[in-house]
Amino acid sequence: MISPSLLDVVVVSAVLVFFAVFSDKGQRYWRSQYKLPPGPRGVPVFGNIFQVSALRPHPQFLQWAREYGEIFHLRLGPQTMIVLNTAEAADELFMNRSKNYSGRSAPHVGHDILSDGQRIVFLPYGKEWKAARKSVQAATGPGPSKRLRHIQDLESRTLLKDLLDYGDGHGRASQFCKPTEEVPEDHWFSLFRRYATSVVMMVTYGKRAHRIHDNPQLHKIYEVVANFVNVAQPGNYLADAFPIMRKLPDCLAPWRVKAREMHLWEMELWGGLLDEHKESTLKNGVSPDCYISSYLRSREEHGHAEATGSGITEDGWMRDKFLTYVAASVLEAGSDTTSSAALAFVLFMLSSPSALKKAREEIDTVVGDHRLPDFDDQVNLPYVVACVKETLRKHPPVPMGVPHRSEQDDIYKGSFIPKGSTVIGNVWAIHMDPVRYPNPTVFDPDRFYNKGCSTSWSSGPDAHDRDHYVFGWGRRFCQGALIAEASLFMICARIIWAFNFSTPKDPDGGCSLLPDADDEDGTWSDGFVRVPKTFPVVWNARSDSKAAMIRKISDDLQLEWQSMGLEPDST
Ligand code: HEM
Repeated sequence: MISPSLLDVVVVSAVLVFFAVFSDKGQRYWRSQYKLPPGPRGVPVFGNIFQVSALRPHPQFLQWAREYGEIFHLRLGPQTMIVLNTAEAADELFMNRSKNYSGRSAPHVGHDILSDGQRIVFLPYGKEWKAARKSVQAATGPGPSKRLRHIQDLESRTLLKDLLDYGDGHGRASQFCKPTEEVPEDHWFSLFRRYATSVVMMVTYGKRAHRIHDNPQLHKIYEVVANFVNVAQPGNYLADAFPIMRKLPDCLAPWRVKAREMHLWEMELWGGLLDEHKESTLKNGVSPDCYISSYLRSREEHGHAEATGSGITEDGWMRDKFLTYVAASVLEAGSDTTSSAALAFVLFMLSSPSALKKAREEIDTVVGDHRLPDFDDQVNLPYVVACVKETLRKHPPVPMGVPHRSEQDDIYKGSFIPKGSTVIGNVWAIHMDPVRYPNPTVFDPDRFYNKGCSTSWSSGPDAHDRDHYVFGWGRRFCQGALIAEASLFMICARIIWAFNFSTPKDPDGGCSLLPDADDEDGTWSDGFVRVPKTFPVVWNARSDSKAAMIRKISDDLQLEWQSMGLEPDST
């Protein structure tokens, strides 16, 4: 639950009793309340703020969805939050009425202060967002994502070799560490994280995350993401809910001072990456083929060789700090989410031996023993694709989505949605809808599998024939969905082809260390990106010949990396 300090409560109570009762906003709010969708009763002034777990809201939101139906409302102080619990409601508002619902309700502390207002994921719907979105699309749209498959192929070969070397985790203290959200460098989780970050690092800066050890940038990306998703969780700070608190001087607003420090800490990483890129381009006389290079080149051609500062120039070019943060958003958006989904896949496969057996039989029939699965095999591996989709359905990495905002008053099926409301597409509740997904708590890839037919991804944004909602909706739909799906297919098909993976027994007690995938508290992290906590796995090649093939491929790979001007793998 949100735990404000005594000082917060006193200051907020004093100012808000006045605010809620006398201000225009307050009057408009109370006047319109009778038309709002149903919702749980709150307390005066603070509303439902104390009923919502800031870091783990989705179980409570599911309960309310069951109680109130497809739409309910909450009050977080003076802010109205509208929660959409069915695909029909979310599609209608975010897709059909996207003009009104494509803004963001950005958390004040997480966006305005920590991110200095520059993270694309929380930008309001306006010209800065449009400039950023267009630039990212040029690097992640259908054409560029297809070209990136070559890198995903090579990086996943590195992952196989890393897992082979990891083996039973012998000699690694972290293999049997207690479940934790902080991933030790020598834990097998790090191998998947390296893969995910290296792919998006290639997209943004044209360089690899080629090693795990002695790679402070790689680890800091995950630290920054972990910090950001905690700070930005809706309702985490009273100053997010109560705009009036933003007027307090620094001495009464310690959260602001702290968030400014965090911003400087983040900028050491994000600004450092841009500076490093510019320096190496200057030194080598060539720049790698990537998002940042092509953006800087175009910007220079349009007369902005230098554009320091935040935001955009008068003619719409992103200045350095904004550019840095847009690249950072791609690094963040593509690292934790993709690795989290891949790790969840391993957990679900271990928890469902019959699904793993079926996926393995499919791969063995289609691919055989003498080559790795490839992208071209996807059409013939519908069950593997169904397993990935079911992982995303059962474990949406962002279970409450990213909140949208209503720009104007609106009515949905007789319920009033006031202008300025935070509007949440409750992915968790939609994915647990027993009508859409019978037995929703069961991991059942067969729900997406049609024997003999290839399984399409059907992940949106088109509302028709949509199978899950992990990538959001409408104009704010995830820009990395194609890249994420390609990565997940490649990783998942190849690890099943290559390894017998299993959970070791507890060396002390002898019992299984397989976590319970349904244990929300014990198995999954807090924060708006939900990641499995660490658990031990033994990675054994399925045969000596497969092990030999992985080693041979890895040796050849090093030459390929070098011929591309990229760092070879390193321990
Ligand atoms: C399994 C992996 C991923 C998941 C679950 C995921 C999920 C999401 C979600 C829920 C949103 C917000 C959508 C909305 O507001 O309705 C989003 C936005 C975004 N994602 Fe992803 N994402 C993933 C991978 C990626 C990757 C690999 C990239 C980049 C290569 C990426 C780039 C972005 C960007 C740039 C946005 C911001 C869009 C905007 O606000 O306009 N994502 N993602």
